[in-house]
Amino acid sequence: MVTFTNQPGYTDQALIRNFCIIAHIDHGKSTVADRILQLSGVVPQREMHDRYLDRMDIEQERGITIKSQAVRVPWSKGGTEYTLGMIDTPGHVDFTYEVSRALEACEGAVLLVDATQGIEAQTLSNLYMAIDHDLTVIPVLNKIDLPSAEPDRHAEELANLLGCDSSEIMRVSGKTGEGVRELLDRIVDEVPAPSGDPEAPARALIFDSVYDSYRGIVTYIRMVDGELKARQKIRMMSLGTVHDPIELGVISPDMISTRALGAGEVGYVITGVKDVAQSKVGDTITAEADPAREALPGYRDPQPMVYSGLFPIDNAKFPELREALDKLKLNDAALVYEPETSVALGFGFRCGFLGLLHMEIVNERLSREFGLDLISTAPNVTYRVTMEDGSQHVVKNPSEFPDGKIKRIVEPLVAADIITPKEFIGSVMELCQDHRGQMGTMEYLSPERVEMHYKIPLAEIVFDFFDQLKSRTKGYASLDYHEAGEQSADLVKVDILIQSEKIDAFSAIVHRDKAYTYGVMMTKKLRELIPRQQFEIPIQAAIGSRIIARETIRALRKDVLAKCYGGDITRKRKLLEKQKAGKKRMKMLGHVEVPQEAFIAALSTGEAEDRDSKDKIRAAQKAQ
Ligand SMILES: Nc1nc2c(ncn2[C@@H]2O[C@H](COP(=O)(O)OP(=O)(O)OP(=O)(O)O)[C@@H](O)[C@H]2O)c(=O)[nH]1
Repeated sequence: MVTFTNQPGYTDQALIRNFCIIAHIDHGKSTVADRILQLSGVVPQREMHDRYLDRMDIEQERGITIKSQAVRVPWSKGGTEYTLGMIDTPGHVDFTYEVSRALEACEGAVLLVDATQGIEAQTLSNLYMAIDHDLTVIPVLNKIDLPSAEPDRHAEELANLLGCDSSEIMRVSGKTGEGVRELLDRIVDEVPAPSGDPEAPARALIFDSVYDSYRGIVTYIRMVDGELKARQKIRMMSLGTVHDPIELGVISPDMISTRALGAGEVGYVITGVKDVAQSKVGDTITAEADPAREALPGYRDPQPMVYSGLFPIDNAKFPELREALDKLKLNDAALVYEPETSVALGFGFRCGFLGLLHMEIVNERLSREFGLDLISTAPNVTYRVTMEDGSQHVVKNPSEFPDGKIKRIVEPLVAADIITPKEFIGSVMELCQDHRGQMGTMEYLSPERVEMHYKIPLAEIVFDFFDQLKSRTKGYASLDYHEAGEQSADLVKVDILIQSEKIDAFSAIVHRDKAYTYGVMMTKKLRELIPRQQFEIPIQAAIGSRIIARETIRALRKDVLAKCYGGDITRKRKLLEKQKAGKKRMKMLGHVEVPQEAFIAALSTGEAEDRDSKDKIRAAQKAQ
C-alpha cells in the first residue's frame, strides 16, 4: 500500500490520471469505486464497506450519492507507479451541477451503463457533458454478473451511440470486481495526463468546499498550473483575500497532509478561516508571492428550478437557520436563499433548489447536521408577470403575485428527454399531454427502446411527473430535463382563507384548469387538520374575490339541554337560542390558531407525513 504522508513535494504530472465515474442513477458508480479503492489498497479489507465514498448518513440510508467525492488512488502498471485522481459523482438529475463541477477537475470519464438496463436518460446527459468538457470517455458495461444482464445487446447500443466498435466497450462487475483491474489499466493508457504548466504561477480551481466545525473551511482544489506549498501565503483571486494555509494535502481516502501540491493534482487546503464568505466554489487560488495574472474560468452559477420558503418552527431559531444555510451553502453551491417573512409562519428564508430531491435533502441536512426543525412551504417555480400598465414583476413566491390588471404571465419551460421501452409510448404521450407537454421528435435507440423529446412547463414536471412516469412504465422509463425558455400561460393565484383571513403560506400559483382541484384539495386537507373550536370555521379557496371551494369545520357544542329532564319546550328553546347567540359572538371574536403540525401536514405532499401529523394533532387534541 502506498501512503502519501510526508511526501516531500508533488507527483510527476506525467504520471497523474484524473477521471470521474459518471452514469445514470443506480448504475453502480459507487460500487465500482469501492472495488477500485479495494484493488488499489487504499482502503484495507477490514475497513471496507459498501459505497465507501458515500460519506454522509443520508447517502448511506437512501443508497444514493448526493456529493461528488474525490479520492487519490495509486495504481501500478508495467512497473510504473501512477497516481489516479478519481471522482465518484451523483446520478440524479437534481445533482447534475455536482457532476459538471467534477468534470472540470478531470481529463477522463468512465461512463458506466448497467448491463441489465442499457442507456438511460442521464447516461446521455452525462455523456454529452463529458464530451462538452473534451474528456476522454471510456464506455463500460457494469453488473455483468447478473443473470438478467444482456451485455452484447447493450454493448451494441452503446457502440452505436459513441460511434465506436462494440469490442471497445469494457465489461465489469462492481460486485465481483471482474474487469475492474483491466479498467484501471485502460484509464492509465487512454486518459491523458494533465496538461497544466508546472513552471507557471500557481492556479488552483476550487471545485468544492465543506465546513468543518473544528478546522473551519476545507477547500477542495484541482491544481491547474504551478505549485502551492504549505506555509506559503495564498490569495483567493475573485475575493482578493490573502490567507495562511495551515494545511495542504490529498484525500486517500482520508485527508493526508503533504508539503506541496503540484500541477495536475487534486487535493485540499485548510486556511483555518471560519467566515463562510471567505470561500467561493469556482474561485481560483494563487500564491501571494508570485500571483497568476488571470483567474481560471470558474463555474456558471446554477439557476434554481424551484423555490420554497423555509421557516424555523421555533421562530427564535431564525439566526441559527441563517448560520446553518451559510455553512451548508459551502458544501452545496447550488443552494440560494434570501430572507422572507410570512404572516403565518414568521421569519424564514425563500430558498432556491435544483429540484424536489435537492429540496428534500437540504431540509434533511438542516435538520440532521444543524438540529433545526423546519416548516417548508409548497414549492413553486419563478414566473414573470407583465401588468397592463407595463410594469414587470418576477414572482418567486405566491405572496409576490401582483394585484391589478395582468397582461401576461410567463412560465419557465424545460426540454424533457424520456427513454422508454416502445410498448409504453402511448402512456408516456398521455402523461405528457396531461402535463401540458408539446411533443418534439422521437428516436429509436434500438428496436425496443425509444427516446422521446418534449417541451413541458417546469411547474408540471417538478412535482409528481417523475413518480407518474415510473408507475405508468413499470419503472422502465427514465427522464432527464434542462431549461428551455419560457411561454405565456393562463395562471392564477389561489388563496386559502380560514375564517375569512388569508393564510399566506397556503397560497399557490397554478394553471387555471387546476385551480379548482387545488382549492378543493387544500380546503379538504385543512378541514381534517384544524382542530374543532367553540364556533364554526369556514375554510375557503379563492381566486381574487371569487370563492371556488369551501369546507366548514363544525363547532364543538356543549349539550346545554343535558340538565333539562322533561320540562317545558320553551325553556329548552331558550337555552338553545342563548347558545346560538353565544356562538355567533364567539365566531366574530374568535381567532383560529392553525397548529404547526397542520401547516406541516397541509404543505407536505407525502401521504405518510400527512398521516403522521394527523396522528400528532389527534394526540394533542386528546391531551387537552
Ligand atoms: N449484481 C450487481 N449489483 C451491482 C453492481 N454494481 C452495483 N450494484 C448494485 O446496484 C445498486 C446501485 O449501486 P450504486 O453503486 O449505489 O449506484 P450509483 O450509480 O453509485 O448510484 P447513485 O450514486 O445514487 O447514482 C446497489 O444496490 C448495488 O449493490 C454489480 O456489478 N453487480
